[in-house]
Amino acid sequence: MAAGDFFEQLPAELLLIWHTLRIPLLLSAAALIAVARYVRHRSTAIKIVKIESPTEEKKIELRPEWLPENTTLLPGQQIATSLSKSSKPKKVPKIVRGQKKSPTRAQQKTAPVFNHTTDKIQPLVFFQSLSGTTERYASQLAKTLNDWIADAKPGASILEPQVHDISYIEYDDYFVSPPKSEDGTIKYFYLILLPSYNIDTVLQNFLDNLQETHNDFRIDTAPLSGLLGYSVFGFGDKEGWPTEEEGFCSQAREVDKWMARLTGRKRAYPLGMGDVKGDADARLEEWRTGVQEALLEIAAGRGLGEGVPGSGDAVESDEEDLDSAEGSDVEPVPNKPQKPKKNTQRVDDLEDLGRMMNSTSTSPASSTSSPIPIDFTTYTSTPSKPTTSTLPLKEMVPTSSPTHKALTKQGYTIIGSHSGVKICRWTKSALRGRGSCYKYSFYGIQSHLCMEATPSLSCSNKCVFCWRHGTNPVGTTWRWVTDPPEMIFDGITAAHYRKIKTMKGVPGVRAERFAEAMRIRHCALSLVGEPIFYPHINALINLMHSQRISTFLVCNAQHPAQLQSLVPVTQLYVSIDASDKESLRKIDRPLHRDFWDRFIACLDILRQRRFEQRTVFRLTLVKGFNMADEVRGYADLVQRALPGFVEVKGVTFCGTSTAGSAGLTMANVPFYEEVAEFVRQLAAELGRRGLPYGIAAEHAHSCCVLLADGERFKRNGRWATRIDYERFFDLYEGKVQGSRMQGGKVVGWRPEDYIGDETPEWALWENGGFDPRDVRVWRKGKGPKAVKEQGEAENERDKAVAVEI
Ligand SMILES: Cc1cc2nc3c(=O)[nH]c(=O)nc-3n(C[C@H](O)[C@H](O)[C@H](O)COP(=O)(O)O)c2cc1C
Ligand code: SF4
Repeated sequence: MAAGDFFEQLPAELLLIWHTLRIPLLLSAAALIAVARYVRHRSTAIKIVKIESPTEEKKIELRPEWLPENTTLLPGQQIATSLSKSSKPKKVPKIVRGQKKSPTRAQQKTAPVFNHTTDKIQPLVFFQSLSGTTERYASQLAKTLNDWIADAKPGASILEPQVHDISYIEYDDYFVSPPKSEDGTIKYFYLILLPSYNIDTVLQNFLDNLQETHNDFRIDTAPLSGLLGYSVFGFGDKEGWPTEEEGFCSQAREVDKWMARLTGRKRAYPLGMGDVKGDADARLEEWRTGVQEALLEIAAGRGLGEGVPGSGDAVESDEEDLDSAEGSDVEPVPNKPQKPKKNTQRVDDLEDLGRMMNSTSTSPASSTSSPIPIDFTTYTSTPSKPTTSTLPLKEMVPTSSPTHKALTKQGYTIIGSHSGVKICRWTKSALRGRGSCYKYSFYGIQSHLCMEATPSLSCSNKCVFCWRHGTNPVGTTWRWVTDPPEMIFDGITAAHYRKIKTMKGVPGVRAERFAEAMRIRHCALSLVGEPIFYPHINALINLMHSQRISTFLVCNAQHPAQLQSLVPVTQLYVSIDASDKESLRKIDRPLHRDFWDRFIACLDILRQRRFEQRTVFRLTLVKGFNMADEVRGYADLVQRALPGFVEVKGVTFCGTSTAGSAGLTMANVPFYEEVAEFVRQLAAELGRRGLPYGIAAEHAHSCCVLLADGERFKRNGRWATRIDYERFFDLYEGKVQGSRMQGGKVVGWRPEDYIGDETPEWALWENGGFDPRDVRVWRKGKGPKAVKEQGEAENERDKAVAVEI
């Protein structure tokens, strides 16, 4: 064949070969591609699981003067000599449930006198039912209560419950004045179970009757105040009435309010609500347990406890001030011009402004007593000589001090002589279903399960935005009597539970949340002061973890030695209040002369420890102090420490004289839009540097935005900033193995090992961050509608921040 013929025939030949062999050829190619992809995927998977902890080349030198003084112990040893004698450490930590104190004088005045040695409690179970459901629940409840009374034998002072159908009683016998026993020794406690119907039924009669009785000028407005207490439980149907706004359990809620007024605030336990097609049994069970506790309290002669007396205000509304429970507690709204108040006004979201300030000259810290030995014992350098001073150690906040008085007045409970606990406004808000703090949006912490505490009320900075009024101890060394960690743990948990219990009569508190709140799940170690100043902080953190309480610890970047030897916490924060030395001096007003070196050392330590725990930068923006032209400086710091997260928050105005003297006014409080713009610029700057940060989430209500490392905290391309707390404890307890490797061996866990759910849609950037399941509450004449009418706000998110309470 000629060469030309050959080439002419070639395409035909090739075509023939292709037709004959195409199927095996295609199959082999597909198999090859599949094998190649599998190998690639496997190597990635291995890379994810068996990550070696990147070790930093740079060694962080801890200067001798940064070490806690007089360290004389070997690593791991605990000191005993400086512990206060008053409390012996117990071997097994336990959660302590609060004990109620005797009723206050005000309560004694309104409560019917119950002599627990002679009187009896008669529980009356009232119900109304159209189709039988509530009736069944009512008789079942009466039976269970009766069994409990028989089993628990609560002093034989609780009688067998009686059940009454509201449709068949004379209202006058029970709801105009309480029944009276012949000899007057039987006192009554009402349990009211009701369905809801949005049509005209006999239920409406009952409601009208309550209302009329209250409004009848011939009758005392609180004619049922002779009752020992009452509690209401509602049944509804979430299929037809999914939310309270849409009418879920609407009539039970009404009855609860009217009963509060008629009894003169005798709500003994929060209103319970159950969905008959869902959780009714569980909710009722929870509510019953709470009611039983209330009955026991009364039987023991303690009345309704030390809580607020209830909700009997003639005008009960969403504006009812919670603060009656424990002093004023309202956070000034950012950007809303406010009249300067007296010294009582302060920053409420204290955990992020957790510093303390004062002039050294007036504080107990300036006393001449010597520093005590302290158990940060993991340092390699030689400890300095133990002090020979025999001067008695002082208490940081003695009971008789003005500081103690001031803090107590502000709602703090001081534990021992240097620790404090306070129930924050978000905890109260969450108990009432009105939303949690930004830590819920970002990390899944429900505020009613969270305790805010500090083991050290003292600090080494004097930040301009600190709420404290110049009466607190400051100092650069720990020089006080030291309470043991067990005592602090027992004290703060007991005080927290006590404070939660004070909320039980507050209108709107949800029974199921109240019950859940009696088991602390999280601790924000950040209230005020500097938690890592406390010499036994590691032991305290371990106690919390052993009780499956997660820990978020905020420190002020002034104690590198303590930071380095801190045990891993669930999330470790460093406050970054400025981007350069001069600005930091101006805003934090640190006591340490080498504050900048300490600060930088802390950043380097954070960088080193970023594969052991979740690390966070907390930026608090103060206009005129640390915002303008500082984006690049902050980006430098992020680049240096590579935290997992950067939380940026606008400062809240504390209006104290101290803040005033530091030149801080409302003009220094940034608008949310300004904070958001700052975050956009910071994200852009980090992006320009090739750093993988992105804006993950926001909580406009508290003027807070979250940036996160997109390479570490995303799953399937979506932000996953929440935490799997159970997994964290499993890792801590060694139930599951972590994936932090060194030298081919597992040496612990990594933050990636306990990443939780994806960040919910509503919390993502530009979605506002308010959980749609919670109820938004607006002050009268405020809210989007009112604002629109007034033509005030330009931006929907600004409005939310400006007027929401
Ligand atoms: C006509 C009608 C109206 C209702 N309206 C409401 C309502 O407004 N809110 C609610 O939560 N449930 C509502 N429900 C659900 C009932 O409250 C629920 O089914 C309840 O269990 C009935 O209790 P009972 O069997 O004791 O009457 C309604 C049910 C019906 C039939
Ligand atoms: S973290 Fe806890 S203590 Fe802090 S604001 Fe939120 S709920 Fe309150």
